[in-house]
Formats: sequence, C-alpha cells, structure tokens
Amino acid sequence: MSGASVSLRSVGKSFAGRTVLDDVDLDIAAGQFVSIIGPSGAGKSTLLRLVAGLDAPSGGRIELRATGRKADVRMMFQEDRLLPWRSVLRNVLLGIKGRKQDAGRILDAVGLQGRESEFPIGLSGGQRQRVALARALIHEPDLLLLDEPFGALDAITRAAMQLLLEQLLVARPRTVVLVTHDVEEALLLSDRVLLVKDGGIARDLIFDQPRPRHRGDPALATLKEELLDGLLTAERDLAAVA
Ligand SMILES: Nc1ncnc2c1ncn2[C@@H]1O[C@H](COP(=O)(O)OP(=O)(O)OP(=O)(O)O)[C@@H](O)[C@H]1O
Repeated sequence: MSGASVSLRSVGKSFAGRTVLDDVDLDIAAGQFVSIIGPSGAGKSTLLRLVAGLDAPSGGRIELRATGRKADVRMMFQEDRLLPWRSVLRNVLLGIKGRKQDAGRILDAVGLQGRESEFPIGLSGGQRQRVALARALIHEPDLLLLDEPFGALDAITRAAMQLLLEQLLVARPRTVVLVTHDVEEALLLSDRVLLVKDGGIARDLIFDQPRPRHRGDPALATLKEELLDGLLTAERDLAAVA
C-alpha cells in the first residue's frame, strides 16, 4: 500500500502547563484515510501539527514510516497560504526546480487547466484551494495532513472539492489525516473517524462502506447521528465546565 504509516506512543502536549493531549496512542496504517473530529479546542490541530513535525510533543514518541525513503509530509490549511505575487504555476513550483510539465499535469488534474499564468487574486476560494492541493500533490507526499481545508468554502464548492480529493486518492492512494468539523465530510471520505476530546481519542470508528459514498446512504445517516451525538455531548460537557 502506498503512503506512510504513523504511530504515536504515549504522546502528550501541554501549553504553559495546560494539558491539551494526554497519553495518546494511535496507529495509522499506510494508505488509510483518517478523519479527526471533536469539539472546539479539543486539540485536533495540535495533534496534526505534532504529526507534521511542526511542533514537538511534551512527551511520548511519534514515528512515520514510508517504504524506501524518508516520509514526505505535506499539509494544507483552511487558508490557501498561496503567495500572491507568484502565478498559479509558480505557486505549485514553490521550492522546486524545473518540473513545469509535472505542475501543468497536476493543475489539469485539479481542474485548473489553462490557469497557470494567473495570480491567486483572480481566483475563487475553491480554485485557490485547488492550487494549494496541487502544490501539496506535486511532491507525491506519503502523508497528506489536511486541517479544515474546505472549511471556508460554500457547500457546493466544498462538495466538489471532496469529490476531487476522493478521485485523486483513488488514482494515487496515500495516507491522509483530515481535521474537520463536518461529520458528513468525515463519513464520505474516511476509512476511519476519530473523536478527540478530553485530551485523548474518545471514539475510534472504522468505516468500510464502499466508495463512492452518497450523502443519502442510510449507513452514513446512522453513523452521522451517533457521531453528532458524541460531539454534542462533548460540547455540552465543555459548556458545563466553562
Ligand atoms: N501555540 C499554542 N500556544 C498556547 N496554546 C495553544 C497553542 N496551540 C494550541 N493551543 C491551545 O490548545 C488547545 C487546543 O487547540 P487546537 O487548535 O489544537 O484545538 P482544535 O481542536 O483544533 O480546535 P478548533 O476546532 O477550534 O480549531 C486550545 O485551548 C488552544 O488555545
């Protein structure tokens, strides 16, 4: 299977003495698509940043393994983080020499054929996220970390981006960890959904429904309700503490 495997052993993270993650153990298999949901402030982005190596854990160990090379890890955020003074093509080729043809091919794959020489300011939010996705994918990452990448998009654009991501992963499987507030998005895309709360993983659901999945599918609806219930309870607990 393509992609990196990820393992966390007794991982903890505190900020100024306040524990956000406590003793987290997690194994993600190569090629698995894992979504992380949870109440606001539960530590979802923190967990992703630790896996990305953008931040160091306060305790424990994180290991990434890819076959034959050091795992290439790319991250995508809610904001596109494109450089406004660089064209679409030059954003994708950021830090890369040559490979203009590869970049053109990837821009075609994300639906931006013919837009190479335009600048981010002339693109819609969804188009800018397509560029951000292309910029990650040109590296053929073993692990793709997505922090609410479609969170700022309207419902239709969001659905189109979910479909695009799924198609790209069918064509070229890799390990993905997605942080999302959208339970339906998690269920449409993932092999596994983690509910993070109280400093740890409160639920770990394997979801092996065949793809492509459909929003109206009763199997999705049942799980969606269960997860929303878990989320609402977590939010209620938080409100009670506050
Ligand atoms: N660099 C930092 N310094 C201090 N505290 C931080 C830092 N990063 C995160 N935190 C705190 O850690 C907690 C978890 O934050 P995190 O962003 O991981 O939550 P989240 O689950 O992703 O939330 P949301 O769903 O609202 O984005 C929050 O209380 C936040 O204030």
